[in-house]
Amino acid sequence: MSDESGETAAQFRSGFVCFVGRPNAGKSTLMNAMVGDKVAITSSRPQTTRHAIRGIVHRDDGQLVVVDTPGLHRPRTLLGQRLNDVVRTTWAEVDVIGMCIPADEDIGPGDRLIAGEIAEIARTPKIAVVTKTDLVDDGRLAQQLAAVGELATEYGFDWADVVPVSATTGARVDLLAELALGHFPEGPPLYPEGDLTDEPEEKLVAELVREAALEGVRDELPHSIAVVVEEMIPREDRPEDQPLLDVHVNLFVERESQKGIVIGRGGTRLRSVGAQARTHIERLLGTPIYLDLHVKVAKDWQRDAKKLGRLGF
Ligand SMILES: Nc1nc2c(ncn2[C@@H]2O[C@H](COP(=O)(O)OP(=O)(O)OP(=O)(O)O)[C@@H](O)[C@H]2O)c(=O)[nH]1
Repeated sequence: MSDESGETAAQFRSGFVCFVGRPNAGKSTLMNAMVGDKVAITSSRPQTTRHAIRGIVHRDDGQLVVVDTPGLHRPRTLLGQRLNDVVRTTWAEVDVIGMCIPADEDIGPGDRLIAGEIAEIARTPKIAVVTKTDLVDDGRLAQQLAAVGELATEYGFDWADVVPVSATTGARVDLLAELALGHFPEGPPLYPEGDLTDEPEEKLVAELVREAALEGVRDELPHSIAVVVEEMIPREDRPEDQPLLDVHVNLFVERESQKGIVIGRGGTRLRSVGAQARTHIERLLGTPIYLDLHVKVAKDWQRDAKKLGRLGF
């Protein structure tokens, strides 16, 4: 393509990139930083992400659709196996794989497992993304970059690029987008301008409730919580300038004993979960809501194929 000055204008590129990495490597936070909005939920507990969520990055020179996947791990339950399947299916379909490796933690078996797997996907360019660089000094970063280089050598492939980033400070997040874009084919935008995700609103709402519910819970409980939005309906008989959306949400746990923990003494914990989630949901939807939260037991749902289906897995 030529512009009036006769110079060749850069072509618009579009495509899919997915971030892989062991749990807690910073994938969701990085995607949010790239998209510039809260699309994926994040938490300091591993295995927070359960769906391949897409965030969309709009640039003048192209569009990146970021696919977020659950952390790959050795499965212990049926849910674990399904999560791993989601990851592998995603990898086979994207234009670029970004492997996230935290700068502040030594490369371990979890990283090797992933490196070994992506090595098999020969034709897809792989970018090493060294995350959380704000947590380390230059010396440590240099060491980690070298170790990341060796990791690829060990598994017989080359990184297309190696990029150190900090999602927290934003350092080199733009550069990462630019480099990924460089590996995409030329093509028109895949999503309309302004769209940040193609996830249905109900799913995003459910994820915001789950994020609030995860705060401060321990041990096996985080993995036992599943959230389903039953209904979102505008309240009738409201003045036009004061709309209210009724949002009915069920929060499932696996055992009766977990129900009490989620609800808290006298319902205090559930109330604060509701208050936190409501603030985020109102921001997401741009309208005041009434959040109706119920806690239910779906006994051992992580090991039950039928229940997994009903909970949207
Ligand atoms: N200091 C710092 N912390 C970060 C950065 N990126 C992520 N974190 C923190 O690391 C933790 C894990 O981040 P997530 O984005 O949830 O990690 P993830 O890889 O998506 O995790 P899973 O969903 O479990 O696979 C959170 O506590 C984040 O706040 C960063 O650039 N700097």
